[in-house]
Amino acid sequence: MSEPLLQVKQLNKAFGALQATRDVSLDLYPGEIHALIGPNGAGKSTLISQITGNLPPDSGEILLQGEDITGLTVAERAQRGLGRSFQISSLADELSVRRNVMIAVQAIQGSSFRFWKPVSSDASLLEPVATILERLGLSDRAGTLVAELSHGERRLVEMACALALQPRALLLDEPMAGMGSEGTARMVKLLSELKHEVPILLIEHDMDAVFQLADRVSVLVSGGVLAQGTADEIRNHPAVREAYLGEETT
Ligand SMILES: Nc1ncnc2c1ncn2[C@@H]1O[C@H](COP(=O)(O)OP(=O)(O)OP(=O)(O)O)[C@@H](O)[C@H]1O
Repeated sequence: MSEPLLQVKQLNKAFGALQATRDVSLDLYPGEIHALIGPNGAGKSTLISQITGNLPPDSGEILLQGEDITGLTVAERAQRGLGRSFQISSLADELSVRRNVMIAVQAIQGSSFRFWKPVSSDASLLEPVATILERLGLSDRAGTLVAELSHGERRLVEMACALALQPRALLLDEPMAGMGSEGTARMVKLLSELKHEVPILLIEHDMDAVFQLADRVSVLVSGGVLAQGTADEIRNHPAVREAYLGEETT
């Protein structure tokens, strides 16, 4: 097997007496979707926040392409290729879809000396932006203001902005939330194609989507990893069915 792109090693985080992350280890390999599931309050968001750099762990390590990034800031991790879906609030409502993605592409081009130049006039941005928009099926919405988009389309624009930064690994926090069945199906198709370019650590409550998409699954319960394995192994894991899927085991 190839080297993991992202490695989380024995991470711990406590909030006072509450152990929100308990000795968590997981790997993300090229070409895979690794889903992180668990009941409400299991510690999924706390774990992701430590991986993105928003929250410092008490102990443990996070490695990106073998490099220890545990002490790096959010921006430094992003520069090294750790991508995440943008929150809706980070999109500029009053700008078009194209402009929003342009701003993200410009960020990765890192040309700070061009800060004075209106982003819309920069021809070198047009081609990469058009490619990303086409990829996400957003070409015909390029000129539409973000404020006028449906919820599902906004999620796709967030994804476009994340991809514009050319991530090596992608963290997605509930990309199907509020998408409806058509939007979910579209996102499932997109992610199943995308994983071949950039592996994805996926937090998702939609279990149908998880089991359609995930190559491997980690189940978090009370901050710790209850089980880790292929989608089939997790689906049939007695402790998972009992503790998480809420089924009686026979
Ligand atoms: N900043 C904080 N201070 C204190 N406790 C916190 C903080 N953030 C999270 N917690 C607690 O840590 C535990 C894990 O929360 P977390 O949000 O990571 O779970 P989750 O699995 O993402 O839940 P959900 O599926 O509901 O989003 C919860 O008991 C939560 O109340």
